[in-house]
Amino acid sequence: MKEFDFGIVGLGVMGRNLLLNMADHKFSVAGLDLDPEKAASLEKEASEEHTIKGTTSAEEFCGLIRKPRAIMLLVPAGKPVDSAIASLLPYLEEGDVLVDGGNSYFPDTNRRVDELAEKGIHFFGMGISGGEKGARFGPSMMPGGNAEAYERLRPIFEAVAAKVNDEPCVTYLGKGSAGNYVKMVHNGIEYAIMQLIAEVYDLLKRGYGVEDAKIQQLFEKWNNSELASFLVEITAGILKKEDEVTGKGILLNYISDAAKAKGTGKWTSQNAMDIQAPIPAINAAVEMRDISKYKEERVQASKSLKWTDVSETSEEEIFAELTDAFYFAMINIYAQGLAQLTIASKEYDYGLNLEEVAKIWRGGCIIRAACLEDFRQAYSKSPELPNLLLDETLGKSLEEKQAAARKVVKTFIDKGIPASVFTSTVSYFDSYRSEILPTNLIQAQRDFFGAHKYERTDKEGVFHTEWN
Ligand SMILES: NC(=O)C1=CN([C@@H]2O[C@H](COP(=O)(O)OP(=O)(O)OC[C@H]3O[C@@H](n4cnc5c(N)ncnc54)[C@H](OP(=O)(O)O)[C@@H]3O)[C@@H](O)[C@H]2O)C=CC1
Ligand SMILES: O=C(CO)[C@H](O)[C@H](O)COP(=O)(O)O
Repeated sequence: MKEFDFGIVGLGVMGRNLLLNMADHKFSVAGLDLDPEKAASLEKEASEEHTIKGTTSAEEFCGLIRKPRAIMLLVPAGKPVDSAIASLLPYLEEGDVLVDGGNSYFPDTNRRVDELAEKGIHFFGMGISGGEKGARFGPSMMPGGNAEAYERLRPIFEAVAAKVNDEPCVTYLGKGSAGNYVKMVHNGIEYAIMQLIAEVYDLLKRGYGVEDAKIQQLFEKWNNSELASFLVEITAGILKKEDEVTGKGILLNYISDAAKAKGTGKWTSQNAMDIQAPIPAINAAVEMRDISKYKEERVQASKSLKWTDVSETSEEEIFAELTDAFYFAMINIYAQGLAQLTIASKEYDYGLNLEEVAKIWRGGCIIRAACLEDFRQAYSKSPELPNLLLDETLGKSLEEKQAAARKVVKTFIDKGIPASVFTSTVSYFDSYRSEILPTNLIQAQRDFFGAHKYERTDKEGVFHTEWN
């Protein structure tokens, strides 16, 4: 009987496409799904060069794969991951490797690593980014787990990953849940950049009444500049997709404004609070999705809470400023997410190499962008860089472009167009570059009402004052 190189559990959007990607690269792959239709249709999709087999039996599936087995789970995060593991366990053996390729919550990964280690099974948490197309033709992959066991996965992962300058967008990131953590923060950055783009669209469309085609052209132009990125590129594509139902105008104008979320953005914010990593732009993006859900209240408030436009900035002026302002905000968002990774790496002892993270985010993933190469170079020069804002080259660019960002933020406010992410990037920049913050007053207030004590700037020790 044929022994298969690899196994994938969950033949949905990601699993099916990654399996076909592996088969394209001459690996033989077995697939397991609870749905007989998905298991059967997999083989129908295979080309003559593919060696693949689908099944609904965990026993048959585990029997097909060469020992020690390498198996990836691509099922929804949470309980489905635990039940998929439970269904395989009776047929797994010491030395087998299980990789969770989904967006699992990182503490769940730590628990699974420990539980499976007791049985001699290596468990990996590996974030995968790139969506359906990425999985099929080259994703960015973020594996964390046992370094030695990774060597067995490396050839197959490097073969199927996206390539930038012939370098694969996958690398071993660290032990335990390091891979899931990096993917979680990737998604936090993804939320913030998406919201930033949405704010630009809102300012132009609602604030200035710019027609869709002209906004589309702006994003298309940006995608051929230093702002080139997957999210800008797809926005230009979305803005020209005609509505087939009505045949009138673009589809975007018919899509509801209550946005959904699966949890990774929220987890990024929740954990940032736990480890005291300031990421205001990501927090703002998570909250904007929350505010979007309160449609009825927003409709009611729009009728009672009025504002008259006091903006003096013309459409021409704002178009001229937006490119620099967007660059400024975008760099501040990446800086926050990457700084969170630096803090988390110490907190959880992941041993992350930020240059490698920037490198594998250059291609395949949703937040791929031209600026990732600049970040890679910044970390290559200074591996211990605590924040990208301290890199000389990036710092200089931000210094030059801040005037545009300030002007654009003022215009948002004057026009009454919400810009939680845009404004928070300017405040973050200003907080980070402030030698002195007003938090001495917070210290005094805490001591006043709670005798919490404070430190002085002119001598060592802790002090308390009777303020009354
Ligand atoms: N879609 C995307 O763009 C991306 C998704 N991800 C992550 O990848 C993971 C998978 O997502 P996606 O492929 O979209 O999900 P889908 O829902 O498309 O596919 C999941 C598949 O897993 C099957 N399944 C569930 N439980 C089991 C089980 N115990 N044994 C065998 N098969 C099982 C499901 O079968 P059934 O439907 O019959 O229940 C389904 O076919 C998620 O964690 C997601 O967050 C990551 C990056 C991008
Ligand atoms: O991981 C992804 C992209 O990188 C998935 O598409 C994820 O579902 C996106 O998050 P959300 O559904 O919360 O918008």
